[in-house]
Amino acid sequence: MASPLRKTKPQLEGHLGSEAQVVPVEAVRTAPHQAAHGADRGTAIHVEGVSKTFGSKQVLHGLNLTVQSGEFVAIVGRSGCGKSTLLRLLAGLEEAAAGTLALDGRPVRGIHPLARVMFQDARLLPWKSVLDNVKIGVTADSKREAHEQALEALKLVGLEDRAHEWPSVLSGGQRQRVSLARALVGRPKLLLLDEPLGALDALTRIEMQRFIERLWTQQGFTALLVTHDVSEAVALADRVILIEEGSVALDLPVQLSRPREKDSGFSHYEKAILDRVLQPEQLSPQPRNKDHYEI
Ligand SMILES: Nc1ncnc2c1ncn2[C@@H]1O[C@H](COP(=O)(O)OP(=O)(O)OP(=O)(O)O)[C@@H](O)[C@H]1O
Repeated sequence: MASPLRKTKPQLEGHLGSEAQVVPVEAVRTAPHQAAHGADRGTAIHVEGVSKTFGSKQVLHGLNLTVQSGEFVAIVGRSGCGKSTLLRLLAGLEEAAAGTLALDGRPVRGIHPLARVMFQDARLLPWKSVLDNVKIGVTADSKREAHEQALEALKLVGLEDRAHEWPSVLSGGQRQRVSLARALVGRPKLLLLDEPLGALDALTRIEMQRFIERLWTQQGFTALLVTHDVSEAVALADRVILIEEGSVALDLPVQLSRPREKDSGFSHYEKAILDRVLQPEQLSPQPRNKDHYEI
């Protein structure tokens, strides 16, 4: 039997059955904030021909990626394939050996003012209050403005009543929400999320996924999420990118309405991605083509 990964879009829809939530790409990829601002708000991330080596090890090899403003894109791939390296290059924390990276049309050279990063560990300073930890993310000049921005961000994550407590008395999920508030302070245009929910228990993780999706819908930022969890990628992303051998091996639009239900349509995407990861030798990378489902 032919692999489902090779199916064209019409074939795939047939494969999913009538209850599958397959709807036109335009409808799915237009989140409420995108509709409000117009469907095409320009390019948020442009990566072209990027290579990165560590010593003799080549991690990224001529990688290309474009993300539109307001899109939610997930990066998946085997451990060590270079997901975090790509994120660190975009954040200006590493330098590429070749190629170009640009955020909002501006080349990445060092820490980029438009991008905020959230890591797997909350990285809160234990000697600072919750509010002061969030203030670290503030770029405002005046103390009053900094205070207001930090409080606003804490409100967004539902922790304004914990503002004057120490990070040590918070749960893991709450600490990650503080970290999210610090990333969101001042309403950044781009969030780079490096496995931010990886250390949370399963239930908190699902709550946080929904929470991040809600914030993304309300705030309209562009999100690039690195995750090991294929289910998380399908739950959150407009597109799932698979990195293999240093470049993009799969660029899969997720055509499911939001919020996503874990039904047969959802499972199909999970399986398709996993099959692709587990059997790469059977397939060659497919060019992006709107008429065909590229899995
Ligand atoms: N600063 C560094 N010095 C040397 N090697 C590095 C450095 N950073 C990353 N690497 C190597 O580059 C490769 C890719 O690392 P990276 O962290 O990007 O992978 P990843 O896909 O995010 O992995 P994981 O899913 O396990 O987090 C790995 O082999 C890693 O050991």
